[in-house]
Formats: sequence, structure tokens, C-alpha cells
Amino acid sequence: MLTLSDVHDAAERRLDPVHYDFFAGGAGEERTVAANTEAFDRYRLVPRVLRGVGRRGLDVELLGQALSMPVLVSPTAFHRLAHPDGEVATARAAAAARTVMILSMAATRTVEDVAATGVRLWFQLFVQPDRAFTERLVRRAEKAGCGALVVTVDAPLFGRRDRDVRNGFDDLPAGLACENLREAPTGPPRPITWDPELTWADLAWVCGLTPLPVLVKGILHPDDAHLAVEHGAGGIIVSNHGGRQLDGATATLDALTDVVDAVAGRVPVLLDGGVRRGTDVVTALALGATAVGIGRPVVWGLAADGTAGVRHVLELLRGELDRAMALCGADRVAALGPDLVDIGRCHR
Ligand SMILES: Cc1cc2nc3c(=O)[nH]c(=O)nc-3n(C[C@H](O)[C@H](O)[C@H](O)COP(=O)(O)O)c2cc1C
Ligand SMILES: CCCCCCC(=O)C(=O)O
Repeated sequence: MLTLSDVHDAAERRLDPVHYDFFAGGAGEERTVAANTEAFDRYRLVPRVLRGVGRRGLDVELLGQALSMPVLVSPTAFHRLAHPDGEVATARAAAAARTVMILSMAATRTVEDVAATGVRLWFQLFVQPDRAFTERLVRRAEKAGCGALVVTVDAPLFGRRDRDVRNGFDDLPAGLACENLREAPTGPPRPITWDPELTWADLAWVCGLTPLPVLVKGILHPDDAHLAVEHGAGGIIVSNHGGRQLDGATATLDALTDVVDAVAGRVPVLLDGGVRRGTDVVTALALGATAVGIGRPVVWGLAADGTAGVRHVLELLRGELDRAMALCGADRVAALGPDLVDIGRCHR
């Protein structure tokens, strides 16, 4: 498996086709799923030369945590559909790669089990109408040692994924559950409730609830990026949920520059959606992202070969990023800037 595309192909061969569709699919016509990767095809790099790049470093510091590279694991649901060890297998790979894993609120392993792998762990939250339950989840994530909360704000309701509707897939099979949504250790798990009434006041409430930094995931509009910071966000994740919510939403790479300008360095700006190559990471970082997240490629690695498969995905990207940086004349992440991107020639 030489590329992330090879890992995808291996995963597709192994997965139940209905579960493959759940992981691969997006909302509606999947225009935004396609747009995310197409955007990276449009931007071209303008490398610098003769810069002495024999010694290179990919490490970054993010919200007080040291990462070996600016690539982290975005939250994705239901890892036990891809591998019996589920999110624990994923976490072992992220721990070995010394990067952050964001655990989905819809994880099929408990936050305590995942944290026990020693991974740098953040917890993703859909704020629930039952605020007391939301608060209990936050306390549980804090107690487990999570280093940040990630509040996903692009889901006032659930995007309609036509593949899942056609396949009749709307729940986990018997024996699997969202393990962090149990009220009591033996009780039945709650379903996730989508709350269309959420407002910025609710974000401020979460930020006031915890000493952990709160990243807001699902920002595309620069004005929302500004509002998020004003309401206490410690970081922004430019994301369209991998094209699974609003079909027709802009590609994340196209949204990045305006968000970076609006945030004006106050907090880190991350991006996910369509990152498949080291050159994609370089492009996003050059345009102002502090780090990028990958969603589906991690699931493909997990389905293809468990922890080793996820590790392979992360190491493929690390190797590609290192080579791309050297070929751009950058010896460290901080050396990547907008001058390396031919923005003028990308056709929006
Ligand atoms: C199968 C799947 C499940 C996801 N589950 C969640 C989730 O539980 N919470 C969340 O905030 N985002 C979720 N996402 C969105 C990802 O965090 C991320 O934004 C997206 O996958 C990035 O795009 P990529 O898959 O092209 O890398 C999910 C995405 C996929 C593909
Ligand atoms: C059927 C419930 C799915 C839980 C939410 C996971 C998610 O955000 C996704 O994109 O899928």
C-alpha cells in the first residue's frame, strides 16, 4: 500500500459494503465530498530552492501539546464497524505516531479505554439538549485526561446521507453501541440528539464549563470564526464534516484563507476534509492552518490492518509531508507560508 488511495482500496475489499458506504458516503449528491479533494487539485505550489533543507523537523506545538507532525486524527464514529478493537486500535497508532486523536462522541469504545493507550486525546462533543448529561460527558472526558474538547457545530440536525438511506443503515448492529453515551455502566446507551436550537450562548456555556481548551469544529464562514473566538473558543477547525452535512458547502481549503484572516492569530486554525497527500498538508499549512485532520483515511487504515493500518496511513503522510517540505525549501513547519502557493492561478 504505497498511497492512501491503496489503503482505501484494501479497506473497501474488506468492509461490509453497507458499512463501507457509511464511512465513504456524504450528504446528497456528495458534491462537497468531491469538492474537498478537488480543491487540493486546484492549488499549485511554488517551491523555493537552495535553502539547505538537509535537517528537517515536522514537529509542532498545539494547545500546549507536542506533536511529532501537524497531522491529527479527526473524530469519526463507529470504529468497531471497521475493526473489533475499534477506537482503541486507532488510538494505539496515533500514540505510536505521537499525534492527537480526537475521539468521536459516537465512539464504540469508552473514553477511559482509549485514554489508557497513552494517546494524546481530545474529546468531540455534540452539545445535547440535556445539559446535565452534556456536562457529565465533559467531566468524564476531563477525568480520563483529554487535553481539549472539540464542539461540533455543523450538525443542528443530521445530514441526509443517501447511501445510508438506500441501504437502510440507521443504527449500529446488535452488540455494538456508542459506549460513552451510557448513563450508567450497565444502562442502555442514549441516542445522540441533534439540537437545532443551539446558539453561540451554548458555545459560551461549554467554554465556561471546563478549563480545557474548546475547539469549534465545522466553521466555514469567517464571521463565524470571529464569533467563535469572541465566545471563548481556543481553536477553530475549518471543516464541512467531510461533506456529510450540507451538500454544496464550500471546500474547506477554499474557506481557509478568509477564516485565518478573521482569526488573526488569536487561536490556532485547523482544517480537515480531503487531505490525502503530503502536498495537501503543505498547501493547508502554507495558507495558515496550524495542523490538519484526516477522517476517512484513518478508517481505511483501521479496516485494512487495524493498528498497523492506521500507523501506515500516518507514516505515509509523514513521509510525503517531509519530502514535500524539502522540495518546497522548508526545513520546518514554520517555514511554510502563503508565498509557496500559487493562489492567483487557482480557479475558484
Ligand atoms: C464515517 C465518518 C464519521 C464521522 N463522525 C464524526 C463525528 O462523530 N463527529 C464529528 O465531529 N465529525 C465526524 N465526522 C467528520 C470528520 O471528523 C471529518 O470532519 C471529516 O471526515 C474530514 O474529511 P475526510 O474524511 O475527507 O478526511 C465523520 C466523518 C466520517 C467520514
Ligand atoms: C447514525 C449516528 C451517527 C453518529 C454521528 C456520526 C457523524 O457525525 C457522522 O458524520 O456520521
